[in-house]
Amino acid sequence: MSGFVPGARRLVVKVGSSSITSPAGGIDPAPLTALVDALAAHRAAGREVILVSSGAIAAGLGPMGIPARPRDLPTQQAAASVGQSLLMAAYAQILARHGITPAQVLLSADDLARRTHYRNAQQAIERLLALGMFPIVNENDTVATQEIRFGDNDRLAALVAHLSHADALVLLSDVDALYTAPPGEPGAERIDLVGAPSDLDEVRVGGVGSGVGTGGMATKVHAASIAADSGIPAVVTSLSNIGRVLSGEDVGTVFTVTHRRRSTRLLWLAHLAEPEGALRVDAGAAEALIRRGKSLLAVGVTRLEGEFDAGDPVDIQAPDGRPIARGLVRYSSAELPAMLGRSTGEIGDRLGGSYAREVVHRNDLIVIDQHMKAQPV
Ligand SMILES: Nc1ncnc2c1ncn2[C@@H]1O[C@H](COP(=O)(O)OP(=O)(O)O)[C@@H](O)[C@H]1O
Ligand SMILES: N[C@@H](CCC(=O)OP(=O)(O)O)C(=O)O
Repeated sequence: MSGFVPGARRLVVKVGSSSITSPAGGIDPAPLTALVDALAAHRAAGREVILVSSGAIAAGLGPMGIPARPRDLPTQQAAASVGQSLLMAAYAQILARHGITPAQVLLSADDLARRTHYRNAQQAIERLLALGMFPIVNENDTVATQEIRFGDNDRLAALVAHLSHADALVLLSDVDALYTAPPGEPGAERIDLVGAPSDLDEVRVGGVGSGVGTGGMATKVHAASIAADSGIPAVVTSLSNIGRVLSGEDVGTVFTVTHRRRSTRLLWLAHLAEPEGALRVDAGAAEALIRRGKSLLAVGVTRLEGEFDAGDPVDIQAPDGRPIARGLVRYSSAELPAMLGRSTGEIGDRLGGSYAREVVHRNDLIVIDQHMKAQPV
């Protein structure tokens, strides 16, 4: 089922802290070597590989004499700046045996949320690959503030896969696959394939993770779903399965593509934008957005929340308050009250033609499946 992996011309592989550091903190050279050897062999076969590697914070703990992963952001940032250089040094040493030069790429959520920064990151990665370098991406932990952190590299990896036009995403952890419940719980069964968001209906995931990482299985499922929803198939498995997954063996949990590639703008809207407010809509409008692919008209909007300007991202809520979509609104929260519940013709007559447009145009709108809920960063 993971046969798409060897066929991928460009592959993004993400490895979690739990797989490459020891539980007490510090880099574990054996799994790191196994990972690098497998990826070097894959590259030697003519494929491009981008590695997203966690582990900076965990790697910094030992040398700093901190026994467990700190909870406060400043200490995490300090540990990351100690650990990131150790992590890169460890990668560089092993890659040197294969004659490969690593390139450190540190990204913050802000870099992917702003179009110019996004383009810069895209161009830098493209050039590194063209020059035969080996990009190793991590979150820029020392400058990431609480508000804008990815917090988990799984989602970062999905966004990097989209940004770099990768053909497949491999998420490596310390567990061989997604299970129907946290492994170890009685009755937890391995899931081979997630072909649609509804396949996740009965799945229970623990979010806390291993203690050295941050994501847990929940963020892997979310990241794999983001990828699948933007045209990139993904597989979740363990680092010990790396050789098998690269050769297309049937391991891990495969997330098949559920939607064609999305525009960067819509991906941003769904997964990075922070909504400035919300529009509550009536049942007819909710139906038109979800089932019929329509734009949102003022006649279907029943209520506003928050203060926003024209062009801001807003959540669109069903009559019961559930978020069903996110979009870029055409009118500000000051302009909209005079338009609510009125037909476009009536608005044009009363307020003038410039108000007689869709409140959120279809091209500026993304429907949010409840399984794929866009989480503000
Ligand atoms: N339904 C589930 N299926 C698989 N693993 C799960 C599930 N629920 C919770 N987990 C746990 O998630 C952990 C992986 O998350 P984490 O330790 O954060 O990984 P990483 O550091 O590799 O990002 C596994 O060790 C596993 O125990
Ligand atoms: N940027 C952080 C990684 C945070 C993170 O997502 O960790 P993990 O859940 O192990 O992938 C670090 O390098 O420690």
